[in-house]
Amino acid sequence: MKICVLGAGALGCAIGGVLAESGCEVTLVTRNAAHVDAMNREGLCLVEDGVERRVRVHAATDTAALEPMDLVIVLVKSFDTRRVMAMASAVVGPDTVVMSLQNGLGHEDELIAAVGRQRVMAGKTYVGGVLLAPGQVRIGVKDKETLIGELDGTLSFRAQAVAKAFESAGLRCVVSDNILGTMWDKLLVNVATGALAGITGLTYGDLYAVPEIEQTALAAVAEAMAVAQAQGVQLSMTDPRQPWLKASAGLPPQFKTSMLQSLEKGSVTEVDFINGAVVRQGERLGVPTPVNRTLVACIKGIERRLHAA
Ligand SMILES: NC(=O)C1=CN([C@@H]2O[C@H](COP(=O)(O)OP(=O)(O)OC[C@H]3O[C@@H](n4cnc5c(N)ncnc54)[C@H](OP(=O)(O)O)[C@@H]3O)[C@@H](O)[C@H]2O)C=CC1
Ligand SMILES: CC(C)(CO)C(=O)C(=O)O
Repeated sequence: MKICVLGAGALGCAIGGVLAESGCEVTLVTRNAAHVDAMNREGLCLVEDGVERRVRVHAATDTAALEPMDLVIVLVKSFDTRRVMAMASAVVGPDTVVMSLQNGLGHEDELIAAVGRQRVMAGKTYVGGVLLAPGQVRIGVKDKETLIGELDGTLSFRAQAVAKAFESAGLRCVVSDNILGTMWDKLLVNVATGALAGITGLTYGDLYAVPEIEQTALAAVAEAMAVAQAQGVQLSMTDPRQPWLKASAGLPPQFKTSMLQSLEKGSVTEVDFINGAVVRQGERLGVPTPVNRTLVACIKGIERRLHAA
């Protein structure tokens, strides 16, 4: 399978790297020239459980010289989706599947606007990645599920082909007939800990030790569940404690959520696509979301302080 990953950062390299190892022809796209040079020169170094291995990949700083792919996986941060899709036409042919595995809600609308509904599939993943250096990524793949699916819930041949490629690469992959529910399930996990870790600066070890934080997390998740319910979304979890516990499952106490990692790098976060999405959809449906609204306000305040500094 010919695959292009748009956004060869932490997760793009983790997923693209193992797909390349399994024999897929993978091209990783990022604007970071040093990272591209390192990958093309020495291959991509995957660090798993402290052990390093190298895989040959093709990397590029843009898509201009590339050809249409079987699959395009979008893994830029949420706020970069529109920009990266504006340069995606070279890798999108009539039969190309385009799929986001980003956190948050709303990406499929951007993909549909860019490439048309018929090419778009949806997905969410529990795989993790941390970019350690140009050409080097720490991967968390074992037992981490990826769920993909057609927007209309059909169990299509192409969805099964993508799942087979993922499975061959050692990525647990399930084709979901309820991809909207799957996407909300992952949203709940991010709502539980992302903003609270970002605001407090706490690693998971400390975040889970503060009862007031847990109560706030459960309240934020309960709001998101009420919004999902008002929309008729079929969630797999009914107790706010489930996403709270799932967020840290299998992760070490020193783990930092991606929202905290972004703030520590001085970047903006994906809060608008996570807690912000809950607030916007709550407003539309008449479901109050004061806890999520407060979390968004706090993260926005921190972003502003960091950018003013
Ligand atoms: N990391 C993780 O473990 C997980 C991440 N996710 C989700 O995956 C998504 C990606 O996250 P993550 O990998 O951590 O983020 P990173 O910031 O590590 O990676 C994003 C990459 O996209 C590149 N990029 C941005 N804009 C463009 C562009 N216009 N053209 C080409 N490349 C571009 C960035 O590099 P540059 O700007 O230099 O081009 C960067 O390499 C997010 O939605 C995140 O929430 C989900 C689960 C786990
Ligand atoms: C690792 C996980 C699932 C929860 O923290 C995550 O998606 C994130 O940090 O953004």
